[in-house]
Amino acid sequence: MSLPPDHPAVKPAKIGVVLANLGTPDATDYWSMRRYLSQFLSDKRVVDYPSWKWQPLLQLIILSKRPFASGAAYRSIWNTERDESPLLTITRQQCAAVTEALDQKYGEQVIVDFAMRYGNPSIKSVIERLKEQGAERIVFFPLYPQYAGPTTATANDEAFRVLMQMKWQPSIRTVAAYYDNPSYIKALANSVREKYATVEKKPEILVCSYHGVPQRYLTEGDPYHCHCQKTTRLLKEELGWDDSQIITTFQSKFGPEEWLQPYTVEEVARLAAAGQKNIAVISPAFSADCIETLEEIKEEIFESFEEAGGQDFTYVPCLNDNPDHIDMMVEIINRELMGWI
Ligand SMILES: C=CC1=C(C)c2cc3[nH]c(cc4nc(cc5[nH]c(cc1n2)c(C)c5CCC(=O)O)C(CCC(=O)O)=C4C)c(C)c3C=C
Ligand SMILES: [Fe+2]
Ligand SMILES: [Fe+2]
Repeated sequence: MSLPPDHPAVKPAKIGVVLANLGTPDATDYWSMRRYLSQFLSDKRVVDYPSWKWQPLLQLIILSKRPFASGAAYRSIWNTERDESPLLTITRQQCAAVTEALDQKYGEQVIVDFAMRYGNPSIKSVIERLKEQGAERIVFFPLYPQYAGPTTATANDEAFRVLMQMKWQPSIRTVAAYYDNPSYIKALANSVREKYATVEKKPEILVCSYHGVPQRYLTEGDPYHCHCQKTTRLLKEELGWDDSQIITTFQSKFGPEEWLQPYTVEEVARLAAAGQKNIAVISPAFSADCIETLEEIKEEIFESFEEAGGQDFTYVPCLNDNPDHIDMMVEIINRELMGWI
């Protein structure tokens, strides 16, 4: 039976997978940085002050200065070959590796893409493109091991906002935080072992530096702090270490409020002053190296350690496109596809 002439085209049903990460400015100039930071810092999941109070402060004061400082920081780590931020490059590599693995198993039935909550490629453009390609079901995977309102929840919110505009919504599954997934913990432990094998003297202590959030978010019910603490404990157990060999700290404090503590920048200086001159730092909350690791940890936090008398500083890179990280993502996606394929 043929379709009536004005009937929309019927496409073979597919399943889309979206790997979602935080975001990235399109370039490092003032206006690109301002656009990106304005979108990011206007998100109520990130900064939850009432708009009438926050927007004048943000638009008139913070965004007149911060785009210059952040632009300079991004320039120091920019991927000049591709003219993009490292987070974008690494997320694309992760997407290519996951695509290859899922392609082998499911062929054309599953389409994989990646999106950014702030900046491009936007979650809207990617979900619309997948729908265009026939995706009637979507696995939406925020690449944050630990749940947090300012990361996981806002990515999911945006996906659902996109669906709100669609006549024919795809079904959607959002992937839960995976901080206690044994494959994630094993991948972290392997990355520590591999890095330690390349240094002459084994670091005395491993600092697990997580991105911070205001302390208030914890008391208001966000489990991020607990997910971070548990990640460190599981990593310690996987490595067979004791409490003296590994600690949890929080970085990237923003604004005058108290954030989760101890602050990494202070803690590394305290360690150095207390005689721990050889430390390593890992950032388990980031699934890809980004400004927060390549600039803040490798430069700002390293300087704080050195100025306090620290000597050896080893940075353990994020899991990026390590094969066991990709295997973990594929394992999680396969689990989410159950009953759909
Ligand atoms: C102001 C509040 C912020 C909260 C709360 C916050 C939480 C949070 N962020 C990440 C992960 C990333 N953040 C990144 C950059 C970044 N974060 C903030 C502010 C908050 N983050 C700013 C202003 C910036 C931009 C850089 C700067 O100007 O300092 C990034 C890197 C993006 C990149 O392109 O490299 C990541 C990743 C987590 C996991 C988190 C809470 C759990
Ligand atoms: Fe952040
Ligand atoms: Fe807690």
